Amino acid sequence: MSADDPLVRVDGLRKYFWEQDSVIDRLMRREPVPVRAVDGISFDVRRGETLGLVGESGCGKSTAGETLLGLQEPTEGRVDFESEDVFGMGSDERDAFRREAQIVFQDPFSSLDPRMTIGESVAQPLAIHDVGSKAERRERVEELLERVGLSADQFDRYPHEFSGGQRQRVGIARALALEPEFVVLDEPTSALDVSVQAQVLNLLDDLQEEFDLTYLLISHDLSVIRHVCDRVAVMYLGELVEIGPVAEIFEEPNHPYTEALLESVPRASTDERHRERETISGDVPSPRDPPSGCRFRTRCPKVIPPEGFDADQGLYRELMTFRQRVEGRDITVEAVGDDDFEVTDEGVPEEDVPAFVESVTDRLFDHELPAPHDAIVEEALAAVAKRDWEAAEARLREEYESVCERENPALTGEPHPAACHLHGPR
Ligand SMILES: Nc1ncnc2c1ncn2[C@@H]1O[C@H](COP(=O)(O)OP(=O)(O)OP(=O)(O)O)[C@@H](O)[C@H]1O
Repeated sequence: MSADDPLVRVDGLRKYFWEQDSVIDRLMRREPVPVRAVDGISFDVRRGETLGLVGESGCGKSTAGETLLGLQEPTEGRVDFESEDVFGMGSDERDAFRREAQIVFQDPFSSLDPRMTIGESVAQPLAIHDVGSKAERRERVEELLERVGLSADQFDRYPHEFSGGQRQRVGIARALALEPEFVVLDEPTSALDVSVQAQVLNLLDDLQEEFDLTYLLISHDLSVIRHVCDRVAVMYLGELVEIGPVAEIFEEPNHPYTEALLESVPRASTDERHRERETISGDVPSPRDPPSGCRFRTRCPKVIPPEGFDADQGLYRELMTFRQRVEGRDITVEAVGDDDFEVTDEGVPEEDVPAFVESVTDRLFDHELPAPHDAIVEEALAAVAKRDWEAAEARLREEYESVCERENPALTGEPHPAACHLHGPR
């Protein structure tokens, strides 16, 4: 092992949670359904750096952090800490790893036991690992309390007597009690008032320098990431889509998801402040049934049209969203509002199909559909009108299938890899 080796190496890590997996489900012959919270992520955390892990709520950040620390049972993959296989460690090595690798949780209200004094909470890891005598432990905790900006005489106070920011300082002192090398910071400031956030981030920064700490900072907040991290890994629906130095990611993102995330953040510069903010359209798909190919393709404004597609990108995005609705059976055949068509059990009668097609087209497309797309959409909707969803799906797939749905792009392109078919050689 050399000093250049990463402190933590994550390789193909997966964590699935299983739903419908109880005895009753089995008796009812219901198939277990995997929730693919983390679905094959690989990255290194280098010694002394702060690596950010960013992405929307539910994309698997906390599960990734907890699984790589061994707090959740991994489904697949490997994590090395100082070149040792974390999941294959014997009990002594595991014990040492538990001292070296710590976590600070988001919520300083629920992460401290309300029946323990804050001194007891901070001392608990020392007691569990049998470090020092009781008096020595007290002395160490008092030092730590001072170091995180509290005072030694607060040792015997209870969590309810502290503010959110102070409690997070207690959480940080507790994580540092065993002199770790590596700390996962899971949204450490999200539950705090804005005015307190910067103080806690500055404290973490000072502690990192003083104790040579390596951080994995989990956050959905890009301004926190930009302020604190050296590199950032962007996560979407259980996968990493981009990783690289913070300045590069913020200035020249390679992945359309990162671009979209950055677009949704208010800008500091005055000329950009008044620019209309775009948020990422569409809902995040469920990790129970993620899209095929690139997982972002159902929302991606740059989803790649098939060769020969002759209209603009905005129209292709609308056509793909339309396909997704057909595939999700998410178009009402029933008349809505003042629609001018009848509906029977077989669907829309032949003579009313043009009215149905017009009504749905008006509702779902912002663009005027140019030829030949008007005819293709019409054919698909005529099939939907007969409740023949498969025929509609097949017709649209035949015309509009994208490489983005067929192939999941790998995370490639040093020194700033991205997982996108538009990035690097195609
Ligand atoms: N114990 C569990 N059982 C089933 N599903 C779970 C469990 N824990 C997490 N999940 C699911 O796994 C996915 C990832 O959750 P996770 O909390 O890791 O995401 P996150 O990016 O940290 O989001 P947040 O910032 O909201 O915490 C979510 O869809 C979540 O509902």
